[in-house]
Amino acid sequence: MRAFSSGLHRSGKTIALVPTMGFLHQGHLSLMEKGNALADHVVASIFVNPTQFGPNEDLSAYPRDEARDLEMTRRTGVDAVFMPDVQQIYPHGFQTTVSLKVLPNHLCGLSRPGHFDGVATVVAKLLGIVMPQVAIFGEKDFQQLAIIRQMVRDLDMGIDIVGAPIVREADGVAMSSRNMYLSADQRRSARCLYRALKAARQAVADGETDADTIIRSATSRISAHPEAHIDYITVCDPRTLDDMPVINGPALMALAVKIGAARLIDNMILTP
Ligand SMILES: Nc1ncnc2c1ncn2[C@@H]1O[C@H](COP(=O)(O)OP(=O)(O)OP(=O)(O)O)[C@@H](O)[C@H]1O
Ligand SMILES: CC(C)(CO)[C@@H](O)C(=O)[O-]
Ligand code: BAL
Repeated sequence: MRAFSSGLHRSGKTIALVPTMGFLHQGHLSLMEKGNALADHVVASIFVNPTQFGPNEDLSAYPRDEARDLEMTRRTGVDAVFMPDVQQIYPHGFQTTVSLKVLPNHLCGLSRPGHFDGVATVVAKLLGIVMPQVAIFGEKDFQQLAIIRQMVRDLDMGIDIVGAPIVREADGVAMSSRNMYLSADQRRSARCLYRALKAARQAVADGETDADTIIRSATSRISAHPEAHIDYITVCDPRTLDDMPVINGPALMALAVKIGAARLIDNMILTP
C-alpha cells in the first residue's frame, strides 16, 4: 500500500482515502464518488476494526462480502482497495491509542465506551499507511467525523477531512450495513428515525426553540414502535456536541435507536 501511494506522490498525483468496514452500499459509494471528484486517485479501505467494538457488540456478526465489495469498488472507479487483516494492523506488541479528551463524551461515545479510541487509532493508522491528501467520511456518523477532524488538527496531520451527506433509501431510512439485521417488520419500524427527525426539523422551522419539547415529541413518535428502544436523542451544538437547550441557531439533532439486533443512528441539522 505504501509503495502504491509513494509512486503516486512521486508522479505528483493526489489520493483520496475512503475508510469503510465493508459490506458496501450506495452511502459508501457516494464517498468514493466524492473522492474521485476531489483527487486524482481513490483508495478505499475495508477493515472491520475489532478495537472499536465493545465486548457485547456485533464484531463477530458484522456482515462481510469481499467479492461483492471489490466488484462495487471496481465499478465506482476506485483505484485500490486496502484490505488488511487484523494482525497487519495490530501486530504483536502494538501499544498506542489515540484518545480524544472531550468530543467522545457525548452521543455514541457515552453508550459505546472506548469506541472512539478504537476509531481514532485505526483512522490515524490508515491515514499513516495510505498517506492521502484527502479523506472522506459520512455525516451519518457525525460524531466520528467531528472526532477525526479534531484529531487531524491536533496532530498536524495536514490531511483535508471532507464530510459527505447521508444517503437514504427511498423511504428515508439511512443506508447502513447494519440494516441487514432487520426483519421486514423491523425494517418498517426503522422509518421512525427519519420521520422523527423530519418532524423536528419542521417544528423548528415553524418557530419551536425548546430542545426538550423537540426531544419529547421525537421520543413519543419512536416509542410508539414497540420494537424500538431509544439509546439517546440529543439536540446539540454541531461543533462542540454540547447540549443546546435553546435552539437559537443551527442545531444537530442526533439519535441512536436499537431495533432488534441493529443499533441504528441518524441525524439532521435543525435550522430556526
Ligand atoms: N447512508 C450513508 N450515507 C453517507 N455515508 C455513509 C452512510 N452509511 C455509512 N456512511 C459512511 O461510510 C463510512 C464507512 O462506514 P461503515 O462502513 O461503518 O458503514 P455503515 O453502513 O454505516 O455501517 P454500520 O452499520 O457499521 O454503521 C463512514 O464514513 C460512514 O459515515
Ligand atoms: C471510519 C471507520 C472505517 C474506522 O474503522 C469506521 O468507524 C466506519 O466504518 O465508519
Ligand atoms: N459506523 C461506525 C462504525 C461502527 O459503528 O462501529
